[in-house]
Amino acid sequence: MTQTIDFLSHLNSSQRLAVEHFCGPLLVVAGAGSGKTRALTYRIANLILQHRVDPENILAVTFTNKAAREMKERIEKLFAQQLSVSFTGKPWEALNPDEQTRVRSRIYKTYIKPLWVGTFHALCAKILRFDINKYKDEKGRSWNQNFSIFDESDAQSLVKQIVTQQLNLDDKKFNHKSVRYAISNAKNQGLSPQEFERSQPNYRGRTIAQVYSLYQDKLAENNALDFDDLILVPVQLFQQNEQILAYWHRKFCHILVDEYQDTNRTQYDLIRLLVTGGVESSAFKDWQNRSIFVVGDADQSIYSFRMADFTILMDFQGDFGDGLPDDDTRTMVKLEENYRSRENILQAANHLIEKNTERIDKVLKPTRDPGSPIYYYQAEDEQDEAEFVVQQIRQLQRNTEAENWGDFAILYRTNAQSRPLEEILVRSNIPYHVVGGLKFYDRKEVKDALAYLRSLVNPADTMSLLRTINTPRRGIGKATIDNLVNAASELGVPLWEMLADETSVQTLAGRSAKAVLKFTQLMSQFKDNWRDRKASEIAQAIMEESGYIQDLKSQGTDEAENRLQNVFELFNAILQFEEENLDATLEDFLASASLSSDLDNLQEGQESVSLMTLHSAKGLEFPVVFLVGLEQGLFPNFRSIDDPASLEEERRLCYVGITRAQEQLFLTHARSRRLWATREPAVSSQFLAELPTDLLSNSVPSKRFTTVPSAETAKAPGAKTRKRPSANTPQNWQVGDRVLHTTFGVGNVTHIFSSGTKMSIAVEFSGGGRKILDPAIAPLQRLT
Ligand SMILES: Nc1ncnc2c1ncn2[C@@H]1O[C@H](COP(=O)(O)OP(=O)(O)OP(=O)(O)O)[C@@H](O)[C@H]1O
Ligand SMILES: [Mg+2]
Repeated sequence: MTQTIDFLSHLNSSQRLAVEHFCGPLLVVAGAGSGKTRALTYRIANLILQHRVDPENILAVTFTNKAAREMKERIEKLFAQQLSVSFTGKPWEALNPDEQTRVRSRIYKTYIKPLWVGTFHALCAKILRFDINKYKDEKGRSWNQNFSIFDESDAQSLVKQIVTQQLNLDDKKFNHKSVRYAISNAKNQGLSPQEFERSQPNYRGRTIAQVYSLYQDKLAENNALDFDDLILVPVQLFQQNEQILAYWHRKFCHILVDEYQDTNRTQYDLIRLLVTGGVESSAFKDWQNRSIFVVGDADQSIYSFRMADFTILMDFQGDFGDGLPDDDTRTMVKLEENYRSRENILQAANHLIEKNTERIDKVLKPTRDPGSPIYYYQAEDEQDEAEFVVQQIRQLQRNTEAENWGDFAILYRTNAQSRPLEEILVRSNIPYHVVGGLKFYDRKEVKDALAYLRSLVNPADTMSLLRTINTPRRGIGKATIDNLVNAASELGVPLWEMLADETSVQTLAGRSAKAVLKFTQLMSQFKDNWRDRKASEIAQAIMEESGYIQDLKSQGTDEAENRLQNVFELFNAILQFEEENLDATLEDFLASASLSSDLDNLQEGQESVSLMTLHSAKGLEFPVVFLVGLEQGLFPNFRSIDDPASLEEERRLCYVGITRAQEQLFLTHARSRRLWATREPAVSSQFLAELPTDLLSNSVPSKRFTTVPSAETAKAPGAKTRKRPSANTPQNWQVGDRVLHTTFGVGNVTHIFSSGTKMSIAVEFSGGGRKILDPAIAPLQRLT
């Protein structure tokens, strides 16, 4: 029995074609903002509701974790609208909040939780949690299910350790970042250390091969994988073991991939193996109840430096299209209307991308009115540029009813450009967040806390154990640690085994033996029962009992307070993870933390200006976009200026940036810029000159202030204040204040954290749980 699916009316006819297509391969190619991601999301919903596909059999690959979350939320909403009547007899809008919650939780359990939606990395990590024990690498080594994921900074510090300590090389000549990059490239080409060495003609190459080999040894010893392995290992496992491949091939009958133009060879191999079950793809014909659906735009391919290859997109029909009638329309759908941007913005984007030679021309028609011109501003320097941007934001936010801080995005070419912008945003008391900048999970204290948790879960993770053994200082000196490490490596056992053996510790640790044993005892207690406790509880307990929190509290500096706040924010993150993923274990949280890229996704209700690089902005949209630093040498990047292929990639990046804007776009550049520690005169970007002048205007929509207004002067008389800046000062809050939060209920303020103009409070809620909140943003009311 089929039912009428109301939500299909939210789609145009080409999108409907893509969504309703059931089995076989289908490629959707279309320009920015044409509803590719929407089609992919609706297709998942349609597979389940119309074709009765079990959500367990659907695998959808997104580009970021955030996109995965949004996709699930969207599907949940569609289902709520669609299923409310059959669940309760009433339409969704007629339900009271309690009934709505019940419907949502039923939908979540039945349809959303069993779906596999995530990034390549997250999905592969999940597959490996089931099957990694059946994998063997080329040296016959194996891993177990509790493996740790070493993120990029872990991987780099491991390389650094090998270069400087194990091989005693000069780390200026063998810079850990570039060595790690070379290793990563070798891995992504499927080269083992031995194969890589054979391809290296000189000393440098052979030395890198040696580092690579030692690096792999270390990963194996620690029962750990790096980001490259997360994808490579499942591919190799599937190639090694037919039965395992057959299992996953049978499971994932319907596979969907967003942003397919940025897929690399290994990721492609993974998809191909899952789709065909190992049969040569051109010979694969068994499409009954099976589909592969990919969406992409070659004009937005911007990750070639990570080996992404848009010819994979171009080859899709050839790869999967055989065995079907020779008819393009059966395997490809084009979307030609842009729903996102004002016509002026879209015309500018279309005009720019036509300058690329290496592309297939396509149609992208506006559906919206022209809107305002694109504003262009030439600043004196980066300071002036930042002031201009912030002043425009303030002006627009004040004058337009609909503008929230979250409606603004500032996009730049390199992370370093965020600093002057951040300074002025802070001064102006405007809430903002940096996406993918200094990553939350890269901060020292957060890494320390995670290392404690990882050493519990994965006893072989010596790297994590070494991080925690004398953090906070507990009198275990370097010589003692070296003794223990050397003995462990002589015996070929993980460090933990040495520590867990009292006699060995007595022997090796000398005067520090007592301290070591105390540490071991602490860890053993947790190791005995972590599986029976909630992840959030273990995290808080171990950070308390290890003395870590006390140590930070006793330091009394602003920095220590900041660190403390981050540790509490991590607890919040775990709590939130548990709320979002019922039955989540500590292992699940650790996997998600290793794969997560920024704190901002974790904070609730954060309405703030987004700052990010152009690369991070892919797939997103904002009412108002500022594209800053349009200068020759910066954007396009200096390395690309003389290389036509790279220059085209920079132009695609600019196309991505422009097409993020819905209502208004601002383009800025500075006449001089201090970027790499020296001030240089700057020339405006060739991309600016490539835009049609009739779409540009340099008379900005608001009058210019000469200086950036301070928090006080900015509150001009009569201006609407949507925020409560006055609540955001330490004086207004006291420990002991009682508060009411719209989600968490009543609580007491237990800490006040302030640094510069930023402040936050820790609240212990009566219903259980502590949260760190920003009182200027959180939906919070003071009761006393
Ligand atoms: N048929 C439609 N009618 C109205 N709005 C639509 C339609 N399809 C998509 N949209 C809206 O247009 C905007 C862009 O859609 P979407 O993000 O899916 O585009 P995209 O092709 O994935 O863009 P990008 O290439 O940047 O990833 C979204 O706000 C979406 O909700
Ligand atoms: Mg998209």
